[in-house]
Amino acid sequence: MSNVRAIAAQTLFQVVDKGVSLSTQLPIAAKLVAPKDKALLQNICYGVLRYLPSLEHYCQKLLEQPLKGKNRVFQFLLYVGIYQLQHMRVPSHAAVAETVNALAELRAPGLKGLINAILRNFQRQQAELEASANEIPVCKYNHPSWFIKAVQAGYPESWESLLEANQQQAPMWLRVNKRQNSTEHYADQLSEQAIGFSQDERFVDGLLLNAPCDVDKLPNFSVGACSVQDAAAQLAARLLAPENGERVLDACAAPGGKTCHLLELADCDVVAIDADEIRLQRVEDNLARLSLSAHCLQGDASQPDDWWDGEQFDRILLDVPCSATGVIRRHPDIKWLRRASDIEDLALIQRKILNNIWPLLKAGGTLLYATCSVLPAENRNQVAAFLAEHTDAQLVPLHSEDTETTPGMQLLPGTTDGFYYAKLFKKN
Ligand SMILES: C[S@@+](CC[C@H](N)C(=O)[O-])C[C@H]1O[C@@H](n2cnc3c(N)ncnc32)[C@H](O)[C@@H]1O
Repeated sequence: MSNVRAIAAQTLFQVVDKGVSLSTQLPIAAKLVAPKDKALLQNICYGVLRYLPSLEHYCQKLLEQPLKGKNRVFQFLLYVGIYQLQHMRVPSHAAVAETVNALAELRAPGLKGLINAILRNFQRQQAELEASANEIPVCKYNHPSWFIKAVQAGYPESWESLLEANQQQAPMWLRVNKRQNSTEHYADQLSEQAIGFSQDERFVDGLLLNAPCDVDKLPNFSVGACSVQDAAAQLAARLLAPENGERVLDACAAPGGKTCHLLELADCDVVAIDADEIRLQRVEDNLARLSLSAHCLQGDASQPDDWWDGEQFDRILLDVPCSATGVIRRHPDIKWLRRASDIEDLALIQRKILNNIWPLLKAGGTLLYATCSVLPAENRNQVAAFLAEHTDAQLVPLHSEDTETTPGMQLLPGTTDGFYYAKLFKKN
């Protein structure tokens, strides 16, 4: 099979209806298309997931009955076609023709008339269909209702721009490996290769590429000169600020972006734990590419008795499992795979990990709590509750409004991904 639209429709069916994550399904799908079509496949899948509610709304208006059961994949093919007509710079006759052509590969030539008619009707009625979608918040903002309500409550002034930022394509940031290069030196190497970038003084190890590019094109990537890591994630190691000779725990480490950054900044002894053995292998792979080493252990951070050797740590990074609602623009499937009830479950796990890891920190030591979530329940509320219950924990303010009642630093998606950090000091 090699028709991009047919494969996109099947991929979207697997993600939306079967609950498989896009990061699992897309690499499988990409093997089925010609190399030149991989970017198009990715664009279509990301785009449909970004605009799913409005696409559903248009089809609801245009179809007498939704396509169900064994015909369900054709419903997704319609989303693929309409997405191209509405958002991509594909000439409309080509978008319609290519979408209809996908039916041959999906072995449903009998549906050509229907798919063609719906796409043509969308073109004819586009303005009214868009106006009617804009009257329904879920379709206007293309986010689930529970999430819209949660960000409205958390950010009464900026919720709309947050939702808008989630609909954009994420930028590509590099983290320069300080063991091999200064940021300036690596910037020169990018310029020599005519790779455009900019810098932001808040992110001392970071370079923001003007356009995403294949890592094979980056100078000395394979030998560890740099890594791909969002600038917000690059703050973790800088905020924890490990020093030479210290013992550092990275308790939720995979795939190891922050573990490696810690080791790039200091000659410290890092123990990297992750519950997922397969993901832990990616930590090992990243360490190898960067010529770094850490003690990698499979383990549950909420049950340190199973893996801890009893020696306390000078610094701990706790990049806990979270809703990942700060990285929706990189993983638009999160909007449809996460449920409101997940947030409460995740908050309980985070609480358990934080409570059970705290005793592993030396008095005088520092713990950095981190999530890639924008939801206060996983962030400031979690840390405020922890501070209220632990008299030996002291907040280290990261900015002027970082206080015990509204602790931490929340970054919202924009220049960087959405991230949260709170720094805690253990009193003697
Ligand atoms: C946000 S990711 C960590 C990203 C990583 N710090 C990095 O920068 O590359 C969270 C990780 O926590 C792991 N995890 C989930 N539950 C855990 C638990 N109870 N104990 C340890 N790790 C856990 C997941 O497998 C996942 O790899």
